[in-house]
Amino acid sequence: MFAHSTIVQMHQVSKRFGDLVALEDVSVELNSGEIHAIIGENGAGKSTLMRILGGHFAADAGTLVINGATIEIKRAHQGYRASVGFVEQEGGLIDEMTGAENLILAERGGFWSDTPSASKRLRLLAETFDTEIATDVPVVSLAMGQRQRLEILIVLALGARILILDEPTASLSVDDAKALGGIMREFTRTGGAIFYISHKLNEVRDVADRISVMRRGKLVSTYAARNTTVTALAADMVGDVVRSRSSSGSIAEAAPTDLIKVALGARDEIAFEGPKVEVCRLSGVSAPARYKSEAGLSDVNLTVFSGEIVGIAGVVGSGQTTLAEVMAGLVQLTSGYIRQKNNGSVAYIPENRHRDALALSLSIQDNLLVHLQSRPEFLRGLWFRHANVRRHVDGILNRFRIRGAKAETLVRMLSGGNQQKVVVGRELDKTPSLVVAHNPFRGLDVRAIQDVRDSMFDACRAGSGVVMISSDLDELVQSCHRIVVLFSGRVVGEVDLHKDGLHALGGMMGGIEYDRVG
Ligand SMILES: Nc1ncnc2c1ncn2[C@@H]1O[C@H](COP(=O)(O)OP(=O)(O)OP(=O)(O)O)[C@@H](O)[C@H]1O
Repeated sequence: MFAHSTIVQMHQVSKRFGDLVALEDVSVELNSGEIHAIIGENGAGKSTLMRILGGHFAADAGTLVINGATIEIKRAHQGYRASVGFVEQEGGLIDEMTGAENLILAERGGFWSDTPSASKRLRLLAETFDTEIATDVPVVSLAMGQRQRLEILIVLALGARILILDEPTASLSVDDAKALGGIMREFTRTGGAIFYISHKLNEVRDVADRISVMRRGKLVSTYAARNTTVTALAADMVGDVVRSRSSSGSIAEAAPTDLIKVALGARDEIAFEGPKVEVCRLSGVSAPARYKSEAGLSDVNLTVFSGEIVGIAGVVGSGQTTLAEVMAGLVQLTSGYIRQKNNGSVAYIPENRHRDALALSLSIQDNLLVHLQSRPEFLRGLWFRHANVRRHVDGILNRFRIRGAKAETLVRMLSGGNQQKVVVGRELDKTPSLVVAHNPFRGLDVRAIQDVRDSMFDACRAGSGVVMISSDLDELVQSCHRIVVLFSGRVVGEVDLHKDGLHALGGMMGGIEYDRVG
């Protein structure tokens, strides 16, 4: 048995990016055998703090002690990376390489490649943690949960005793989240320690020993998890008085209770007054999957009406990504047809924002203007109307509270949550007839979830139909009117949240067909 001791001490750490104060005098500790959760709004500074600990960024001031040794914090440092394993939100593995090759690359820069032995080391480690991983196939072919477990095992194989997990369950199925929980328990049981970044307040209460809350670059509170409540955490996160957007679009003061309700997962939905018209119909649609771990569609019938939010549930890989891409017009059908209202426009918020929605090395303005550049208000002859473009971009930055960013800021400089807001802001601005949103709240804090949900509701009120796909059933129950369940690429049933109970959802997600659940 190991003795609990403090293995990380970060004291009065500060960091600026130009004018933006990302961290101000932040002090935090981590003990061996402990899971310490860091929560806070988008842009609060969580990832920056962790990147300093991981040696990716230099701090401007402060001290860092790891295992009793003082580390030069004002220099980005490779030296102690081996003891700190950082598994970032978007993943750090090379897609085209296998798990074993990724390990060799991280360990020796790719030299002295001995793939069978790297593969064996990873398999042995997987056994220790009672999990299974494929070490010899390209990472791109692995499902999200497997890929994440592989990345964790690689950093452990490199010798990490301090693990940083940035939003580890954001796109995991329930089973994958359980498997991750098993690895974390075994790792901390043997003295390893984890910093755990998350926006899910209930989840951090369940998994963490201590929880620290950050707001606008400062650490505002630290609690023993068993001595706090989700409401207290949400209140610390959002502050005493918050600014929220009224339905007219103006900024108004609002009580934090609205946001706390969002944090607690209260149900909220719109009542659409307008005529119920069909905005999109899929008839007998079959289509191939574009990814290995994903099912293609088989004879799918689905109609979406104006003013409704249709949730799509199912275990990860049941065809949700194929469905989203089919509706966004990215996949050729093998049979069936899709009919859309007046050839109306589709807003598409994809699951993988880096791959499918953003040009990371371009500015926010360039990313927001894609598809809009020829709008008459932005173009006069061959010339851009810069003042109008700027007003439009600033409007979205303001509406979605993208903190500290300007139109010319490169998208790769933004926090994960703020990148997601750029995608949502661009897509919902099109006045679409159909919105296809795949995990739209991924990486978002409560305030941003409320903003995005309000924007989806506004789109519905204006007559759009919304299809919302999520691996998180609670998220679907919170805002959808009905939930359609996919299994192995087929629609196996539907639940109307006004009339039906949720009891049959579990069975349907396992493939048991229901016409209608009473
Ligand atoms: N390399 C960088 N250059 C410039 N600004 C940056 C850089 N990295 C982060 N920032 C800014 O620092 C602030 C803190 O970002 P950080 O990624 O630490 O937030 P976060 O709390 O992890 O947010 P999220 O929950 O959205 O991931 C943000 O305003 C972000 O835009």
